[in-house]
Amino acid sequence: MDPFATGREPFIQIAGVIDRVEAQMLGEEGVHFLGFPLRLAVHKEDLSEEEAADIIRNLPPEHRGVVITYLTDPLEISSFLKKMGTRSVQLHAPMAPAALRELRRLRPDLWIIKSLIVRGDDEARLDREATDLGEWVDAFITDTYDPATGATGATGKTHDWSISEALVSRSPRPVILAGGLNPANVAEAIAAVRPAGVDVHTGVEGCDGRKDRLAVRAFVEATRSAYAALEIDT
Ligand SMILES: O=C(O)c1ccccc1NCC(=O)[C@H](O)[C@H](O)COP(=O)(O)O
Repeated sequence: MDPFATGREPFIQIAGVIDRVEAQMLGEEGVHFLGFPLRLAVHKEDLSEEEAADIIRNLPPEHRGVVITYLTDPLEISSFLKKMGTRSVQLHAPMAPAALRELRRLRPDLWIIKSLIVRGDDEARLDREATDLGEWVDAFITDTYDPATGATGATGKTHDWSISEALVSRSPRPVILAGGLNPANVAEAIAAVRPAGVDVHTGVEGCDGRKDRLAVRAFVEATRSAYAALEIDT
């Protein structure tokens, strides 16, 4: 399945799934890519690996469980994905082209999203990363660096969208936009960046830290309308 094929639903990923009830609710609201951050650098996991594997194994066929991780060793990534019962991975740590090439050699069956972390003044570096890594991955995701915490994911902060927009126009692979998106700004972000898809974590959470159904619904509706408007525009 090509998640970016035209005529399909827009690509929407929601990260930080907490349990089976939340996974089911996200599916009911039209979110088919569910992100499970595990083996991380800065953050604490929302659930155990066993709980995540159990949810992923029981997802309906049209849904995809995406493991989001800071692992960088190809063998370790491969065996971790087998343990988790998925072939979809978002690699969030810096990685050398040789490591990604080796992962692809070991596991041609994987669907690999690679992060491109926007730090502010680094357009040339990001362009180079996209060029050097593009051969070995299926998509990129731009995300925000937070200098206050050192975090590069789930920051709830936007970055300079013109940097993501430039990557979208030059990248050899589809680029998903993440970082500080929410129901109120996602349409503006899509119009500005024209990404292949969008991703959100904290922007659809309620005060209790769980995904809020109404916020998820508003995010999905705003995303669908924004992509429909883009099609009329182009
Ligand atoms: O989602 C996490 O908990 C996470 C933790 C550490 C690294 C990456 C992580 N997620 C990656 C994502 O794809 C998030 O959805 C993305 O960073 C957006 O988060 P937010 O700014 O809160 O919408």
